[in-house]
Amino acid sequence: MNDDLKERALAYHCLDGVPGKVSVVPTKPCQTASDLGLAYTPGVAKPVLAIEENPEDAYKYTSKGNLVAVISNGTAILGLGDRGALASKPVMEGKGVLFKRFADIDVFDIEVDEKDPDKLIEIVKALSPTFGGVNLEDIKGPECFKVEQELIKICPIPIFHDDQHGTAIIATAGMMNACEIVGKTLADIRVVVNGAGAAGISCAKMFVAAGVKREHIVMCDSKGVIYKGRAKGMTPEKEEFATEREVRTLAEAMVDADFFMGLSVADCVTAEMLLSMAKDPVVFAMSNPNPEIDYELAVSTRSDLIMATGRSDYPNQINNVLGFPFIFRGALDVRASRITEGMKMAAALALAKLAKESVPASVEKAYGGTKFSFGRNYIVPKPFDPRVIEYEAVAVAKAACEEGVALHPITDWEAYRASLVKRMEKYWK
Ligand SMILES: O=C([O-])CC(=O)C(=O)O
Ligand SMILES: [Mg+2]
Repeated sequence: MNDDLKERALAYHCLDGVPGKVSVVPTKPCQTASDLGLAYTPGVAKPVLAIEENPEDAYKYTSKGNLVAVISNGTAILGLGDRGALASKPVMEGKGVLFKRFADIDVFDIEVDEKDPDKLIEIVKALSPTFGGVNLEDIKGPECFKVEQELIKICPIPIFHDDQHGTAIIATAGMMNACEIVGKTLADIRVVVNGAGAAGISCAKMFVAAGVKREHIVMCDSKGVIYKGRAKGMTPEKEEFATEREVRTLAEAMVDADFFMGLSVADCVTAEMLLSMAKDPVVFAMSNPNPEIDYELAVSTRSDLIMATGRSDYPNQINNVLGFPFIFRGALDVRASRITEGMKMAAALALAKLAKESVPASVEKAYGGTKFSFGRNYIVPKPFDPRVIEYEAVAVAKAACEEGVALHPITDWEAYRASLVKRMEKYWK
């Protein structure tokens, strides 16, 4: 099976002798000497001077406004760890494919051979005039926190670390719906977050923003529970979630927990731990490709379980593909100067809402005829649901306008929604 996947994946990446997954396509005619004189010298000097005089014109005369940089230094590629900048390129090209396919956004993927966060910040800042937004990807913690925070301060365009916020947004949507299904409220649930890397910290923060009580969260890292007064392996981010409780191991933390969020390693959760959780437990086991507890083992251990993974071959896939294309679509369309907490929450709420709508036949067809309806095995929408952009991009754009970060606010939301449907038509044929 794995060998088969390796063969198919490598063949896909050089299909028909074409290396890689993306290419650059001109959008203007270039067939004649006259076209050449406009696209290139001497004509091109005119938009140069126009942009020098009025930088806003870059959004009119160049592709800046629909172009996102997907930038990685390869230090935390998927669950594969630090494999170097060059080896991250297939993932970054893949993100480019998804930006285009799901939100009609163009991407330059940029793999930067630089691990020093200060130098990486300088490099991204220097590159930023080219782009309407920057999606940071697969940069390891804790450096990723500083890189994103500094860039947000110094760049006038949206900067978004996908692995932190993308994962958190989709997981929050899933958490809200899973809790609704089992009749629990976010303010009451006890949560275990296993993994204190970029995604773990960001999920915990967003759970709190969604209504989970901070004191109801126990966070663990490879050294066990993160508790107040722990000396080893602490960071300011971990300190924020250090528990006052006496629990010290993952197994102790799991007793009576309602919700487990795994962003850690395969097979660290046992059947016994699952059995010790509260009634109707929710387990998001996101370690890829092998979750914190094997799917079959988990569902055969507890029939009252709601289980989600990062994988596409089981129900309830929690993956950031449901986030970044649509969040940037909304942000770019209102020319948001940044991506705010309100925009992230709007994205999560939009996804949670869409999962409750009945699912069109086209979506079921894309998933081999599987029937989906809101419930234990369908808590978040599918990426191949053409309505995701209508729900999520519109919600994000609206939130940007409400929060005052939109340089070009939209007023006619129905027209905007319709324009998105039209824009995406070519991809859904
Ligand atoms: O690429 C994915 O499927 C999700 C992701 O960002 C990661 O694992 O780093
Ligand atoms: Mg990633």
